[in-house]
Amino acid sequence: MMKSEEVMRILENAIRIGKGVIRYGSVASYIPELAKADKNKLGICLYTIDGNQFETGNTEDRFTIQSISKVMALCLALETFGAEFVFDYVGVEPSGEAFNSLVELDNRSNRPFNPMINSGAITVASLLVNHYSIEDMQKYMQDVCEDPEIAVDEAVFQSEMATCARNKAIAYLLKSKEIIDTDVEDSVTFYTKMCSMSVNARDLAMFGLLLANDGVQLSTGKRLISSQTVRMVQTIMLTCGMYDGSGEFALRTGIPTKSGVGGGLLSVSKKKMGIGIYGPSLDKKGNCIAGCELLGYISEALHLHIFDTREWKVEE
Ligand SMILES: NC(=O)CC[C@H](N)C(=O)O
Repeated sequence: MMKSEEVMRILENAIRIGKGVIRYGSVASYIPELAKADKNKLGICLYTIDGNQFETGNTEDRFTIQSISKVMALCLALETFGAEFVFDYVGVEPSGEAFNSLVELDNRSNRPFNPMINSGAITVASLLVNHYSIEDMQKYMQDVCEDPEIAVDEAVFQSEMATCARNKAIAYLLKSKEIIDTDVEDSVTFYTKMCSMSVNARDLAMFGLLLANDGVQLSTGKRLISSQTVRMVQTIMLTCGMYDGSGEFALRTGIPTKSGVGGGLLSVSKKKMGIGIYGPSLDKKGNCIAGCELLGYISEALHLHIFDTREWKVEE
């Protein structure tokens, strides 16, 4: 058992540890609008399954969700089409390549390695775009994060559409390999709009809590996502969520996590908590440098590693 004061002390320590490495990272600049972020911002929210909420730092700052939206898109695709259909289009293997790599797609595979890299996420978007509008995707994201304010950040969307040649190259390669049969431009636009949705660390913690609670919303008791989808999505987050840093991150923290170049981190500790982090200073793999550091500390302090056998609960 741990007193709430102790949890807050651990979070304050975690922020101090994270701030210590911010200088070694840099904000994303390949999407010009993202380069405007303040690299020194850092905030963490921790929402536990027994209803406790802890937060410190820049937890209300809004930023674009970027690749964390790939988790929501995968949930919606699995719930809509089923795993057999979705995983016929995209694999579930870590690629060991950067998130926007074309190498494995062109040389080694007849389909994207996994739904967490751009090629896989654009493929998932090509499946969704035939069934849902971006407004449907926006509503889904609002529901799973319990935040009606979530909306497309037009400035980031326009900035990314003006610089998305690489994603269009990925999408046209997918089309040439007959992996996607939807209009390329529509698929890239849908994908870019879902990446441009604005969230905060609280939203990510709330979505993480939904996943930690097996897809059942704590506030209403309503099931939003099936257990099977929640299980598959957390597995893919653990093995692929941090791109070519996933193995090292899993070893160090053992927490299923998805990063985004806007600086967000979504983490899920099954039956314990959801964690949302904002820190736009990124490491070379495009993951929040401070968040990766502080999650290593929190994992040990709160026994969150998936293979940690020590119990942990907040003392009422
Ligand atoms: N890792 C990320 O968050 C990348 C997302 C970004 N929209 C891109 O396609 O490059």
